[in-house]
Amino acid sequence: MAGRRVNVNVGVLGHIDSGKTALARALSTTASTAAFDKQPQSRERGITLDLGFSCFSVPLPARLQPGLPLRPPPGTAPAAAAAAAVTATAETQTEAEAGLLQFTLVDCPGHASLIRTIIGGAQIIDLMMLVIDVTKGMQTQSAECLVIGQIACQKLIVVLNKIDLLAEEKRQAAIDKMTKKMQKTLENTKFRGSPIIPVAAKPGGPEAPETETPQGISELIELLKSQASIPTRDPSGPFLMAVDHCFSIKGQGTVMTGTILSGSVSLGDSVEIPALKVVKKVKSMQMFHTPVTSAMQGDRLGICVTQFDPKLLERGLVCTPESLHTIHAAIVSVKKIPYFRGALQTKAKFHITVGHETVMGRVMFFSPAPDEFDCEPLEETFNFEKEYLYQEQYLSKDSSTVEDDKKSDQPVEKWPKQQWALLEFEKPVTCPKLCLVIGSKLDTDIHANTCRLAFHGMMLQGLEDKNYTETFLPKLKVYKLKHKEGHVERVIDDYGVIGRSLFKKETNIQIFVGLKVHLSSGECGIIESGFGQSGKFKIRIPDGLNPDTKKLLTTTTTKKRAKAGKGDVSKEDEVCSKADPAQHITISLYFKRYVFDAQKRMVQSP
Ligand SMILES: Nc1nc2c(ncn2[C@@H]2O[C@H](COP(=O)(O)OP(=O)(O)OP(=O)(O)O)[C@@H](O)[C@H]2O)c(=O)[nH]1
Ligand SMILES: [Mg+2]
Repeated sequence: MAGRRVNVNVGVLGHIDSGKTALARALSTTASTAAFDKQPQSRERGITLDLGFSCFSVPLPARLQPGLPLRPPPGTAPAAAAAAAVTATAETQTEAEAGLLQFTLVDCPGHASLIRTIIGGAQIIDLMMLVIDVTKGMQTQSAECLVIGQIACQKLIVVLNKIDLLAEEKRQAAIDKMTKKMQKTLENTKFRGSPIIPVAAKPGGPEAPETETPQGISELIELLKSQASIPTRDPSGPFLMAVDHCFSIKGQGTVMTGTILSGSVSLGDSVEIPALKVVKKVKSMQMFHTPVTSAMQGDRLGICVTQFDPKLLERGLVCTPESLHTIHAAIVSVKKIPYFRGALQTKAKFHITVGHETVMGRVMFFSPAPDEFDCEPLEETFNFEKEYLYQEQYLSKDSSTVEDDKKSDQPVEKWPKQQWALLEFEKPVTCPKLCLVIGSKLDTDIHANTCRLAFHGMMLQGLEDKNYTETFLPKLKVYKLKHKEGHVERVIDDYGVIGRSLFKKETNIQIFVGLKVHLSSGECGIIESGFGQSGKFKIRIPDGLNPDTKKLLTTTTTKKRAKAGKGDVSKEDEVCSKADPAQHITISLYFKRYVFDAQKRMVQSP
């Protein structure tokens, strides 16, 4: 096991100026090329503009070493067995043999305008440190980071920074108070019960001498050690790396540094830069200044290639040739982010982060057909065989207004277990087949103090064909349920009535001929033809009218005729349009219309 190195990626996220970079600096011993606001613009503005990477290592804790019994052998008391195992390791292994636990810190920017970078950073981490300025508590971007963490990350540590700013005599009380507050905030998240730790990453602030020792850092390292688990890494599948920096080294070539998102890579492999459609051979590789011959998922890596201008690529993806697809639209599963205020409307535009790219896109939400609301969600596939119901907006408890409830006979109480969206991008985007999708309203005023992240989900199907509206969308069986209502005007005979108010005068009734309708008096009918010029129509009742219906209709019609004068059709119309409670036999027409059916057919269930 000598030299074994386990890498854990730790994100440092939080509101602007909470002290993320100071914390990463305090934690790190080995800084990689891009750490600590090395960009000149970053230095000038005093804010982090890009992801910063640095790392530090500790001896691999015994509990993470392979070979130790995870469960005590039968018949041994658990505590004794664990203690025996730990002692055995300590006695028989030197530090080098035990291996190293390397923490790669991903220092994210805090500025609201850089949220795309933050989302990208969050997708490569195993554990998130949420840095909170203890004197300020949760701020807008701390909340957004918490949302992103819940979507992209499994574990959290809350770091209360700048405790040196608290008056000494009240310090502990203030820390306790903020700890309680944070516990309460986490209560409603998947990070309930996560550890909260106080530190001062840069006591005294920017003017303080570098010699000022940070506080609470060794406790934080112990906490990180105890929270770290060996991430499950999978070397199989296509290689994909998120590149965050690209630069040239004289006499060597061009180096792209980044984090491997999936698969593995070896010296001599061909890799593609899909944004530029170029393929290059891997000439050499390094992990934190150490040459390596292969690397896999989760590793931080620098790849050196030749004859490639670093100016062409600043951030982006490198992958196994042809393993990514460039898509114009996508079908994704969606979940609304509860903190997002307002409804998610179909046809609205959102900033859509697909994997590591963000583009503008228009959405259309749809749900299962009502009788399938209870179906268990399909996590990674989309079933094209099924029919889906178009939604004007994402269905959620907070989107049903009182008005909606009034409109329907019963208040809606059922919610589908899964909903989807069709996303249509303003420009094509290159991404892995199954990747995270986040929809946000980044044009919201950053001072508005609201969560800009609106929904998240998984990409289930990318549409590569530019002409997808013609070639692909007709396969997507999303329908709108249409409902039209009219009234029976009069009886023709035992098997027929004339209806009105279902169509407009200019409607081509011919296309509705043959559709089923229901009368509120219980009969079923079929639209047979138009009648006259004012949008009226004939309905055939195959089973005949009920005697009661006929009686009711005959009496009201006779009354009206008497009033209106014989044969005066226009006057009769006038009278009929006035409400007559006796004549309120309504005609209901229900049909489905598939959103992507070019012929706009009307379909009724058998
Ligand atoms: N007093 C005090 N000041 C601190 C502490 N940590 C950081 N600061 C100061 O807070 C300011 C912001 O620190 P940074 O580390 O740049 O904050 P950041 O969160 O990385 O900022 P962005 O990346 O721009 O979002 C700097 O002036 C730091 O010197 C601390 O523990 N105590
Ligand atoms: Mg910073």
